[in-house]
Amino acid sequence: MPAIAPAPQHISQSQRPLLLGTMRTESAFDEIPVIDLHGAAAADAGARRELADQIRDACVNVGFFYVTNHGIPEPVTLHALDAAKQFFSLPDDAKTELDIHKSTNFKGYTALLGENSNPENRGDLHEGFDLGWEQFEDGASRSAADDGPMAGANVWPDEAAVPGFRAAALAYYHAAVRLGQFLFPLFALALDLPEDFFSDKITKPAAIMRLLYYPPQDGAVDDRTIGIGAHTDYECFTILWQQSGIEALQVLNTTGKWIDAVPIPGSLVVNIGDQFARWTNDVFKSTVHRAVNRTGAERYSIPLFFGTDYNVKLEALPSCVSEDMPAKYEVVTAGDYVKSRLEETYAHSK
Ligand SMILES: O=C(O)CCC(=O)C(=O)O
Ligand SMILES: [Fe+2]
Repeated sequence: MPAIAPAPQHISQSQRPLLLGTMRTESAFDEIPVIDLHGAAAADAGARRELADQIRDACVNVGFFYVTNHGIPEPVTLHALDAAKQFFSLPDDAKTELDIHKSTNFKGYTALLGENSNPENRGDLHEGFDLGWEQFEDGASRSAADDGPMAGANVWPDEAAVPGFRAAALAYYHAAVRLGQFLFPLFALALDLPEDFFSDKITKPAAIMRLLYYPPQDGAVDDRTIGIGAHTDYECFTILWQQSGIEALQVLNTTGKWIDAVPIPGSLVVNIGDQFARWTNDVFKSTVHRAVNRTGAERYSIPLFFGTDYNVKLEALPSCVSEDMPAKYEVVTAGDYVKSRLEETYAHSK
C-alpha cells in the first residue's frame, strides 16, 4: 500500500453542511464500484476528498467496493494461498487437533459444516483457519487484557507438517492490516470526520484473518448447504482476496437480487461490516452476502475483518442520529459484540 501517511484533514460541517443521516438510502444497485487507490497516499487534500467521496457513495449505496492498486504485493498473497492449500490438504486429524472449539478466542481450524453463517441453513460448505494479531514487525506488543473477551494466542500447525505456513499467513495478515490502517482515515473522511478520528481506536488491530477453502459443489445443490450462507460481517470492514476465475461471491441488493461480485484480477473486495453500520446508524450499509462454489473447481479466499480495539464502544456518530432517525442499536463494546456474533455462528457445531 502507499507508504506515505497523509496529513490529517478536517472538513468542517460548514464546508459540507449535509447531515449524514439524511443520506441513508434503500437504493438498489446492479454493480459493485471499483475504486482505484493509486496515488491515495499523496497528501493532496482535493484528491483524498475525491477518493473519500467515492468511498462514501459505495458505502451508502452498496456496502461493497473493489479496490485496485491496493499495495499488497502479489507474492505475499500467492505465498498465503500456497500455505492455505498445503494446510487444507493435511489429514483430518492434523487439522482437527487445532479445532476452533478448543480455543477460547475463536482461533484455529473450522471443519466442513462447522460454522453456520445463516441460522436458516445447515452449516457452511467450507473449511477455515482463523488467526489474529501477533507480534508486529515494529516489535509493538499488547497484553492479553487489551483484547478483553477475545484475548488469547493464535494456534499453528507443526512447522514440519506445513513448512512456512505461519510466516506466509502472518506476512499476508500484516500487509492486509496495513492496508486497513490506510483505509480507516479515508472512511473517517467519508464520514466528514477528522482523518485521525479512528487512530486512537485502532491501536492494537482487532483484525481477524481467515484462510477459506470451498470444495466444488456439484450435482443437486440444497440451497441450505452452500459455501457460506447469507450473512453480514461483524467488524468495521472486510478486506477480501478471492481467487481469480472462480465466481462464487454474491451480494444482495435491496430488491432481493443477488449481484455477482466477479473476481477482478489484482483487486480486493472491501465491504462494510456491522460495526460500521452501528457507528453510522445504518448510513453505511453492512450488506448481506454469500458464496456458492458451483464452478467445479476448488476455491480459496482470504478475508481480513478489521474492527476497532475490543474495548471501544460502538456508539452512533452524532451526525448520523436525528429526531427522525433515532439511534437503532444499543451501545456495546466491539469485543463483546464480535464475541457474541462468533458464538452464534459456531453454536450449531458445539
Ligand atoms: O469467500 C468469500 O468470498 C466470502 C467470505 C465471507 O463472506 C466471510 O468470510 O465473511
Ligand atoms: Fe462475509
